[in-house]
Amino acid sequence: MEEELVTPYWHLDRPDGPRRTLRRLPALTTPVLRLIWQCGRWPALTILALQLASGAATASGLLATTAVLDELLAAGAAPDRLLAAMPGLALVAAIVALRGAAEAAVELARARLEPALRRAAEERLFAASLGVQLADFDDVDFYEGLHRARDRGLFHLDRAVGNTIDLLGATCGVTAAAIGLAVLHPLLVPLIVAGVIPEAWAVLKAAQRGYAGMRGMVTLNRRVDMLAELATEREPAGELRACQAQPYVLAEYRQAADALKEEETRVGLSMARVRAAGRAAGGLAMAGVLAVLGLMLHAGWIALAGAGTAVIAVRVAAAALRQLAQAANQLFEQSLYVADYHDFLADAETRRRPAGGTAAPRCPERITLHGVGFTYPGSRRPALREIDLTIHAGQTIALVGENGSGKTTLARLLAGLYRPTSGTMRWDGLDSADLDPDTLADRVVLVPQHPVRWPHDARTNVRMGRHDRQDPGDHALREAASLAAADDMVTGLPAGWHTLLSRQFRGGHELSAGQWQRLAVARGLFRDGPLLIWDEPTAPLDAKAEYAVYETLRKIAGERTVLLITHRLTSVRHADRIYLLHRGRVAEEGTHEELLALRGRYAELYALQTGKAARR
Ligand SMILES: Nc1ncnc2c1ncn2[C@@H]1O[C@H](COP(=O)(O)OP(=O)(O)OP(=O)(O)O)[C@@H](O)[C@H]1O
Repeated sequence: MEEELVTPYWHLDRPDGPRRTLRRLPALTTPVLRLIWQCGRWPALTILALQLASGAATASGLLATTAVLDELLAAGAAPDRLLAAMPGLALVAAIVALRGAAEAAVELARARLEPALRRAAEERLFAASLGVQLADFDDVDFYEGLHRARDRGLFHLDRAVGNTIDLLGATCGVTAAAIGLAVLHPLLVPLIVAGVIPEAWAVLKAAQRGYAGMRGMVTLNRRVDMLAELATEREPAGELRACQAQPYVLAEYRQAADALKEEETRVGLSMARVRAAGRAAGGLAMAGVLAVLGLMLHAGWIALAGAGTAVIAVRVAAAALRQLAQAANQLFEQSLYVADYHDFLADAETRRRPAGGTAAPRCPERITLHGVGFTYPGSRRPALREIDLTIHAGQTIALVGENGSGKTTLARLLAGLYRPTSGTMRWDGLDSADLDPDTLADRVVLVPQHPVRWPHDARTNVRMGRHDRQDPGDHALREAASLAAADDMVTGLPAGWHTLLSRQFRGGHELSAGQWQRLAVARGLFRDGPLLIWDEPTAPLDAKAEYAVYETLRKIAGERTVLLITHRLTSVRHADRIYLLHRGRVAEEGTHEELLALRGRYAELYALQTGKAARR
């Protein structure tokens, strides 16, 4: 099995040892408390006060019980003893009612605290995720940390808050019972603590094992999730069936799921064994406690009424201690997940997209790349090497080359989404590393190869290009749609611009790939900016729409700088300059005619596409 787990697709991560995790415990629980303090101070303080009141009620209830037992066990007729015990009984009843009211009030405060914390924690995670640079999403460690924080961290954070409250309540309960026991006889306190130690140890140990198992299974779980999506989502359903790949997907699932099942079983059994051992040892320890209590009574160290209350107090304390151990155990386990959440936030903070710097030129006259290289995080081979190029304002530049030659990477670099790992990019002589990333992004329009399909209406899908653009009467929106040949298509939708474009929701409508692409082009045109980067904008378009888009490109050329990536070489004949990339380097550059005259790769590709033999 071990071998299967270390396939290139997935592997088991080896987590920290238990000792290291134990040492981290105080540091792990602090973030939960800090979050509670930051996001729900008043409900938390209310809960604290109510738990203390409930604890005080428990302690006084125990002492009042002794008084009642004293009266009941005294000499005399039964009705007289009962009558004498009545005030004490009334007090016990009042205390029980008070405790019940305090516990109900805790529930109410809890109902306010938990959603507030959940919301605050979610927002922090999303803000952190949105705040990092694009390259971080290509970093496996970061991406995995993000998913661990999102899928497990948030979930357990929610539960950790509940357990912190339970822990507080149990601590108050234990303290109250301990006070009661200490009043009866001081020896009873260490006795009861010794009685619950074995079980507490076992639950803690089981939690450690559970967490260690979870850390190891993250990658495997994600693999199973991915396969679950393949098997159940609508998008891949067609191609899967057309390729008759269903058995393959199922076999892949079985491979990953079997490994996961074995690992889950191993971890589950290991946890169950520890818990069973703890429970057995706990039972024996509790029997010992009761035996010692009997001996104390026999030796006359405590009175009969005191012994009666002690039995109740031992039960109360044992229950509270068990709850405390349980809550502490769960909190311990959850704190480890919460630590993942906090580790992710701390990591994201160090990766934050840098803010500030010189404002990027409004309409850059010249963008130059000198010796630019780029390597994806974790990748050994650079995707781009030694790129030298200059783009002048108003030019139309084309990037062509085989699949994987680096065109999209270069486009993203020019758009400021990636930073060169070597060399420099300058905007009007200013090093792009010194430019304010927000202003740089503001000047760029990027129509990507695979545009986002926002599960929203058509209007929002276009407006998303520049969501804060003022556009009274939607004039700019409609013009962009018209230039992208999307207006007729949208007006033909069931609710026009307000049609919900997602079949995931009731009443939603699905578009074809080409229709989506038209919207993406409209989104880019609506965004508008001095530098337009089009990454294969017309690949899924029909001839009419493609013609419309290229007409638009021709119209705006001169006013805007256009960088066009395409495999269709006939579309780039009129470009001012064409760069042919090969294995991350500029292999050829020039105008269409110059490149044909070179009789190199470009000429060969052009001949292949047009059916004309290259003039050699
Ligand atoms: N996120 C990524 N992480 C690691 N490597 C990547 C990533 N994206 C692309 N690459 C690698 O970088 C190289 C250049 O990819 P790029 O997408 O820039 O090529 P392209 O010329 O745009 O290809 P295509 O014509 O297929 O769109 C390829 O070798 C690819 O495997």
